[in-house]
Amino acid sequence: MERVELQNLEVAYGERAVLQVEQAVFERGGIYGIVGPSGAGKSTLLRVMNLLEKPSRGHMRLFGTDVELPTLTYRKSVPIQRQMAFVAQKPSMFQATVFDNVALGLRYRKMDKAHIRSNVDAALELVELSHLSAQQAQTLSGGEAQRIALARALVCEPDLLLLDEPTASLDPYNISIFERVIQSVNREKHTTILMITHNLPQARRLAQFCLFLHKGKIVEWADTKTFFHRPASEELQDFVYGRMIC
Ligand SMILES: Nc1ncnc2c1ncn2[C@@H]1O[C@H](COP(=O)(O)OP(=O)(O)OP(=O)(O)O)[C@@H](O)[C@H]1O
Repeated sequence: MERVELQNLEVAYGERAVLQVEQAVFERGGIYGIVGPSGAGKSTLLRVMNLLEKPSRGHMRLFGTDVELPTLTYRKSVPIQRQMAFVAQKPSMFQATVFDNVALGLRYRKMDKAHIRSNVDAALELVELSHLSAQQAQTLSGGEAQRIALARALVCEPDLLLLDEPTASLDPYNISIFERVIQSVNREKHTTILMITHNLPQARRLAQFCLFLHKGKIVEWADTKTFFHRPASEELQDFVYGRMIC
């Protein structure tokens, strides 16, 4: 029960299969780095898991709940999606204050005002941006906006956090805050984290396990140390040592 499992997953556009995953198991509380060359299917994998895209076939078991991905209806998807949160490379802020942006998910869940206030304040404190609570979100810098996007994701206390290159456009200071926050949430709440990154040192710093996607398939999956020190497949060796030509 304490895991997220994918089985027999396939995403195809016309004749072309861009993602084929026979089986993948993510244990609760793990941080998983997802790496691979451009076009390998990494974002497609996270979009499918976040129910943003339907695969042609595939089954997900999310902490004990079975999800038939291709036939899932909107009504059934809502409680499942509420167990997860997604942060993309580019944050999109609504035309509202920072506070209201972070409060969004809690309002959908019809939480009462006092709890919304305390949870949003705590989330803003976590990302060290309490002082921006009343500012219009669209005036934020890129780094601030991404930390607010993280606060918005975390305020709902997701069991599964999906991150698609969330620090790709950030400076080192914002990267270090972002990394510290996800590590502390993982440690304290046992949030399962899947993180796509092109930054291999970042995958080494954060992930306990890494998987390598290549041409839509998981070619290698190992604990992070083995993954980088003793890559087994030729493809991962080429990727890790910078020889892969995409
Ligand atoms: N809607 C679509 N229609 C057709 N092809 C698509 C569509 N969405 C994605 N693809 C293709 O699927 C493949 C996988 O795309 P995906 O975005 O998952 O790759 P990625 O590994 O995340 O790449 P990057 O590291 O560059 O972000 C790519 O070849 C892409 O062109």
